[in-house]
This record gives sequence, C-alpha cells and structure tokens, in this order.
Amino acid sequence: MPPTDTAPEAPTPEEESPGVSKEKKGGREEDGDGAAAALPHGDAPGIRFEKVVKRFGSNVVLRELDFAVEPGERVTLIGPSGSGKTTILRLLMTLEKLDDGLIWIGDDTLWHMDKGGRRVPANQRHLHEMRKQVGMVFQQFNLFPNMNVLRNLTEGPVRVLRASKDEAVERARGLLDMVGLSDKENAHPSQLSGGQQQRVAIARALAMQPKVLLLDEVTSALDPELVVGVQDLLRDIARESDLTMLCVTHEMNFAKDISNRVLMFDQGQIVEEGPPDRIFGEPAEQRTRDFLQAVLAS
Ligand SMILES: Nc1ncnc2c1ncn2[C@@H]1O[C@H](COP(=O)(O)OP(=O)(O)OP(=O)(O)O)[C@@H](O)[C@H]1O
Repeated sequence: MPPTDTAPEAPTPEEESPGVSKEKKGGREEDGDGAAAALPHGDAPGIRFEKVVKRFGSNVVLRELDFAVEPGERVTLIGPSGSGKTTILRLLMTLEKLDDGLIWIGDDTLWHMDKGGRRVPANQRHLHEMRKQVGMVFQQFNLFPNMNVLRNLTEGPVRVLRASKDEAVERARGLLDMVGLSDKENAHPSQLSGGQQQRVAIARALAMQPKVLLLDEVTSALDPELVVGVQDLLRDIARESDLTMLCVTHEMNFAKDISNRVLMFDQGQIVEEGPPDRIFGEPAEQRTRDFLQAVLAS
C-alpha cells in the first residue's frame, strides 16, 4: 500500500543528507547510547539458499539456486530486469512460498524437513519467528499512510515484538534522530518528500530490530536529487552496524560502496560473484559484461 501522492516540501541539503552524525559516532564509540543504540550489533545470522526453485505458473524464476551470505556480510544482487532478484528477497520475507529447496537463516530453515527428508511447510508460528529476524526496505516505501511518522515506527514493535509503548517510542525517537527526521514525528507520510519517506521506511525497518536487512531498489522511485541522501544514510548504517545485508540495486556505484561481495544473477542462477572491484572492473562472464554495458548505457 504505497502512498501515491507525495507532496514534496523543498528539503534542505542537510535534511536530505543526514548520514549518521559524526558527533553521534563519537558518542557511540565511547558510551554506545543515542543513535548508536538504534543500530543492531552482534549475532546476525547468515543466509543460505539451497537448490531453491520458484515458479510462477510455467515461468521458472529460480532454478535450483544456491548461494550464501555470511553473518554480517553485505551482498548486492545485480542482474537484468525480471530475472528474479526481488523474488529472492520476497522469499526471505516469507511473502512468497518456494516450490523446492531450502532457505536457511542462521541454523534454522524457513521450511522443515520431515523424517523422510522431504520439505514440508513450517507452521505459522515458526515462520513468524523466523520472519522477525528479517527487515526489508521497499522501492515504494510502503509506509502506513494513515499513521504519523512516530506511529509508523512504533506500531510493529508494539504489536509484533510486544514492546512497551514507552520502549517503542524511545527507540523510534533514537532512529528518527539517526535518519535526521526528529522534527517530523507528527507528520503523515503524504507530508514528506520521497527521500524523507524512504528514510522513515529505513528507520521503520530498523525499529523491528532485524538481524538481516533486505534493500530492494530503495532509491529507484526517488527524484535524482534525493537519491544521494538515502544512499549516504544506508552506507553509514552498513558501516556502523553488524547487520547481514542483501541489497538489490541498479546503481552500480552504490553497490560498490555498500557491499563486500556482488552476485551477478540471471535466468534463475548466479552467473558469477566476487568483490565489487573485480565484478565491476574485470567481469569474467560475457553475460555480466553485457549487463554492465546495458546499465551504463541507460
Ligand atoms: N506474483 C507474481 N506472479 C506472477 N509472476 C511474477 C510474480 N512476481 C514476479 N513474477 C515474475 O517473476 C519474474 C521475476 O520477477 P522479479 O520481480 O523477482 O524480478 P527482478 O529481477 O527483481 O526485476 P526488476 O529488476 O525489474 O525489479 C518476472 O518474470 C516476473 O514477471
């Protein structure tokens, strides 16, 4: 339910490029409070796809896909439009069901194997518990349009994590401070620019205290001048937290900055993978070269 009509106020450069303030970083190292406390640290699980198959009717989107993201690693998925990158993230969010294979988050699977070694759907409670570890930021923000900014951040923690209202509000304010929107807590999404909405969406995802953060083309719905602020914020979050991150983006410079490793994905499988400098500088596979050329030309 993305808000459709955003009424951009003219944001100041500071508003759109808050990053994580230097002062806060200093405070974080010394005493670990303020915005520091807002970012998750430690015990992030890894992710593993094991022979994962996903079909939409006759369209086989994932073909026995195998890949892993190590705990605390930041991986970017690149690949042609329609190749299945968003589907990978949606499977991790349990927004889609897989057709075969296993998805692991840490030492636990989203689906169980029965005694005969067959994959069976987990019960709802298990899925719910697994799902709590994973947060996602969407291209279209997906904020609750009828709730103000503060409530967008507190609703999930109170209802799903059973946090007390005071605790949720304190955490939400820490996060709004971190994303540079403390003065907007009473605003509704439609009163914010796209960049501001996306920063609220990032704060909302973090309010759920995920250990794995999924980013799905988070700047592609933004006007060009608003992209940098959101990317800077995410770079800071990547640098300052121990989250395991899986990011889908068409912005190659952002992918270079944010990830330890890039996976080139096409036709349901990983074509090649490596550190960003290698994949963008010396891609080994023709399909990667073609894709990167097409992106540069667009
Ligand atoms: N709910 C659905 N029902 C039917 N087909 C779907 C559904 N969701 C995705 N698909 C199809 O699955 C394929 C992969 O889609 P997906 O959105 O994962 O690709 P993508 O790589 O993220 O693309 P883009 O870069 O354009 O966002 C596409 O062919 C798409 O049409």
